[in-house]
Amino acid sequence: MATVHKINEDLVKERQKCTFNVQELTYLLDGGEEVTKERREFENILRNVKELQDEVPEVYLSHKERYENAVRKTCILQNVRNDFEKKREVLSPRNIFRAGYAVIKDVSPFFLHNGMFVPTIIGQGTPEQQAEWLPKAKAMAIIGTYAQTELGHGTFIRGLETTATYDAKTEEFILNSPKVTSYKWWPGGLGTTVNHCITVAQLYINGKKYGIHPFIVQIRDLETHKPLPGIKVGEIGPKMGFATANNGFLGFQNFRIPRKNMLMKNAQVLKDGTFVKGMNEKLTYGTMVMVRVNIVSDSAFHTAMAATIAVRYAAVRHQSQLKAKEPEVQIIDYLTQQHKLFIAIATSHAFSNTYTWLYQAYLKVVEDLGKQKQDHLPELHALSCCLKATSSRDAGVIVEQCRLACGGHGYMASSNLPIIYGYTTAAITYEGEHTVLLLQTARYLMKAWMSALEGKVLAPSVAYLVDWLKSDKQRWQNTPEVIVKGFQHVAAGKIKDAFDAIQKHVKAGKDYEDAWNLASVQLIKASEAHSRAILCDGYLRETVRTSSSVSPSLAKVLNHLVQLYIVYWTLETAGDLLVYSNIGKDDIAVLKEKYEELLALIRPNAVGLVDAFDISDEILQSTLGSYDGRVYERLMEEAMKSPLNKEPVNQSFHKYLKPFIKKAKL
Ligand SMILES: CCCCCCCCCCCCCCCC(=O)SCCNC(=O)CCNC(=O)[C@H](O)C(C)(C)COP(=O)(O)OP(=O)(O)OC[C@H]1O[C@@H](n2cnc3c(N)ncnc32)[C@H](O)[C@@H]1OP(=O)(O)O
Ligand SMILES: Cc1cc2nc3c(=O)[nH]c(=O)nc-3n(C[C@H](O)[C@H](O)[C@H](O)COP(=O)(O)OP(=O)(O)OC[C@H]3O[C@@H](n4cnc5c(N)ncnc54)[C@H](O)[C@@H]3O)c2cc1C
Repeated sequence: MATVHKINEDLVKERQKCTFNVQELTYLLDGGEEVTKERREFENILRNVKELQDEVPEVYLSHKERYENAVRKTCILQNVRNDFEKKREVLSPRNIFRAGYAVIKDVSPFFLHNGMFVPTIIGQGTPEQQAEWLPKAKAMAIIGTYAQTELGHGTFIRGLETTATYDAKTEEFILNSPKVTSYKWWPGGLGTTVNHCITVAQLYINGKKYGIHPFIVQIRDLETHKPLPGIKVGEIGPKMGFATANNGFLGFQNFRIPRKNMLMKNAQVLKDGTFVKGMNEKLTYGTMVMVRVNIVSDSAFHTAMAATIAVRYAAVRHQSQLKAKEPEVQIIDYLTQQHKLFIAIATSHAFSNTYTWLYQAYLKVVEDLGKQKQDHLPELHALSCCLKATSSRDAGVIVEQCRLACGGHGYMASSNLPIIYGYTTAAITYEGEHTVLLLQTARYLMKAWMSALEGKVLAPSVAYLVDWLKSDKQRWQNTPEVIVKGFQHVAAGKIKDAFDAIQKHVKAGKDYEDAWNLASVQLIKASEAHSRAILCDGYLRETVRTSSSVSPSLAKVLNHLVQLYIVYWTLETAGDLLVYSNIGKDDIAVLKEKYEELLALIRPNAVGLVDAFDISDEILQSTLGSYDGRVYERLMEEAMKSPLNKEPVNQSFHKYLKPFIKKAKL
């Protein structure tokens, strides 16, 4: 039986101070009591699977051993999940995603199978194609990934070089990688795990190019797992993080696949080679839109993990005296520490709330597309791009801030903050590089601005541009609602400035594309400001909506958090607000005080708030952040697992150090 340890006394006191019901907030964050129960039940089953416990911490394993261990555990996880789902409901993707951390510690080699391979078959396959591949993919009789990026191109996917040439005689496509830059590079699980992949390639029929399309391709023998003839596949090697994700490369040499393997929900190639255009060629990019929406949820979770570790640690850790002769204080009582950490809690809530409405907007667009309606697609694309970009970047900054807030111990691998950072920072690049996605949104914003000038009705997320054009700037008040309007004024002002800058360059004789490039720093700033306005507006509206259905004590805390988020960003962007809104220097002085008041109000609830994220110790994997707060004991226990501590004298002493020291003797 596992030993039950006493909970750290500081944490006990912190939990006693909490003014709201932690369980109620957990249910709210999970989306209902049933979801929490399902999650806990599944996590509990995993906790008791002996084979999932690592004897040696993964960090001490070699690259190869680490991968093999990850595959072993992922297979066990999948079997446990299958058994669970046989008896009960299918687990929600968020709950599976969370539980995965308790097992893999880093990124699963199956990540892309569930994250993009299966969703692409659903989103891009015809009903017949789904009937053929979905059951096998869902049961994991075939394992796949999403192979789009190449050595030469990740962002500019119209420039991909892998070719799929249709041969009408045999009704096959012939896949080729003409140059080294055409090799697929990065797909998760591609290295040595998957036997199938979605390959995105340039379609050629009778020498004519028809743009990029997705193809389902078997790359390895299902029995021997050997690469099929014409396939060159392997792993790309160690990275900054993603140690067990098994990212790979892939090249094709005259590799033939049947015609039915082109996913044809949107565009089709008929037997005789006739190309049938889809409703909108950008629907081929559909899986990316879905994943960008999901990354907002991932960002919320990574921020919650880092906040949990750093807040609990800050409650346990004592360092320095505030006043002479008094005991050393808990570091959480330093206001600067609260400034670093409470925004992490509020940010996680902001992203969770944003994900809730963004996911609904995504589902609505998918439903509309089923009815051949695509009116809301451009707005969804613009929103998913800027919110993916901003949430992943903010999460990266916050995770690093939480690491720094843990001082030296935050640098220990056993704090788990380095792995969380490796994951979070990758999301800033994958699924659309940060700047590139902001520029996609800017493209939409420029069009929206032109429509606003023409007096047209705008989509809800940009309707503030019309209000801004119509009205004088509102009289400033330090209320959340007026501040949100202020963020919209900043966004509108920056959108106008970027638009005017492009026009100025065009008038000076530049091509529109060059003018765009010359204005692009302003364009990304406009996109960031738009994102911030959307985040603050959405978070405030969702909080007002949920506050009426929760207990008054919880509503009060949620209100503190949303205010903190809004005031924090007001102070961070005060310069912009002074330029573009009616805020005055005196208002900013008042808000500085308000911010300090909010930190004080949140202080007694800090530990309760991170407890409410309900991230188990198995998922958190952190010596600094465990529920019981046994920080020092755990640090020492983990250190003792170092292979270097297994023998009193390491052989390198006899081999190198001893002769070296002898030689050095005077
Ligand atoms: C619930 C929790 C579960 C958790 C569970 C998590 C699991 C989560 C696992 C995933 C783990 C991932 C791991 C990394 C996996 C990779 O990284 S996969 C590879 C991802 N790659 C990328 O994202 C590539 C980024 N590049 C692009 O998307 C495109 O090249 C760009 C940048 C959008 C440009 O495309 P383009 O064809 O050159 O288009 P462009 O000329 O710029 O624009 C033409 C028009 O198309 C529109 N357009 C462009 N894209 C779109 C679109 N997607 N839709 C609609 N319209 C579009 C433009 O707005 C524009 O409209 P107009 O202004 O003309 O009206
Ligand atoms: C951990 C990880 C996992 C991944 N998993 C997968 C996967 O499973 N499947 C897959 O297909 N891919 C995957 N990728 C690839 C990923 O999608 C690409 O790396 C990403 O889309 C960025 O493309 P790139 O690498 O070509 O960057 P580049 O486009 O070369 O970016 C380099 C720089 O150029 C700038 N730049 C590029 N174009 C423009 C522009 N138009 N305007 C202004 N600036 C520009 C960028 O801002 C950036 O600063 C993964 C990547 C990582 C890091």
